Amino acid sequence: MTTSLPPGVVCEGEHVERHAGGATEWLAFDKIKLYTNAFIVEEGRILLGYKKRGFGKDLYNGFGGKVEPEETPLQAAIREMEEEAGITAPLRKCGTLFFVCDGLDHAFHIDLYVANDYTGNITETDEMRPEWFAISEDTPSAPHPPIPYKQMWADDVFWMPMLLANRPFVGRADFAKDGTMQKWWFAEV
Ligand SMILES: Nc1ncnc2c1[nH]c(=O)n2[C@H]1C[C@H](O)[C@@H](COP(=O)(O)OP(=O)(O)OP(=O)(O)O)O1
Repeated sequence: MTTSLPPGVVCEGEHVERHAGGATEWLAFDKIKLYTNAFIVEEGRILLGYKKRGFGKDLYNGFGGKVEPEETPLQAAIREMEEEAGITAPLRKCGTLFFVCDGLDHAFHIDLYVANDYTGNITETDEMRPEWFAISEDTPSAPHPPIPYKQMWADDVFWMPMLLANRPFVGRADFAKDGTMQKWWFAEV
């Protein structure tokens, strides 16, 4: 089903809604900051990082952060992967997400990237502890555990399957002050 895009979501192609729910109104925002989030997917497994400090502490996520003023989002994604996991990867864009958190002064526009290989040695940093997870519980890539959705942002379970299936996606999620996801919308492009 094609529906109108939530405020803040940018989508150049046709889109088909896959998941939507929650409160009736989207939260308002007046400032947007650009972020990246990047993943390595190879041989039935995905590399996630356990966030050791700061925003999203104790959650598993891709590697990423703010886009600096002099950078393109792709340059920022490559830099963040090097800084947070110690590796260089031929990243390609796979999706765009928009998040609003009640009480924060800005909304998050996040470009998502994926690569199927990398160079360098995966390294734990002060910020992130990289760990491999099996993509499918049916064909586990022993010795890796399944993707830990219960220890990830609540929105991830909606778009991660599209990332893993190589299907471009867009979406938005709004979070209450206590961190619960209060409204969401995700579509395949
Ligand atoms: N809701 C949700 N789901 C999935 N991923 C995310 C969110 N909210 C988010 O912020 N993120 C992602 C986007 C980024 O990849 C990280 C946040 O980056 P972080 O490194 O914590 O940000 P900063 O510390 O401000 O940036 P740098 O200093 O690293 O540039 O989580």
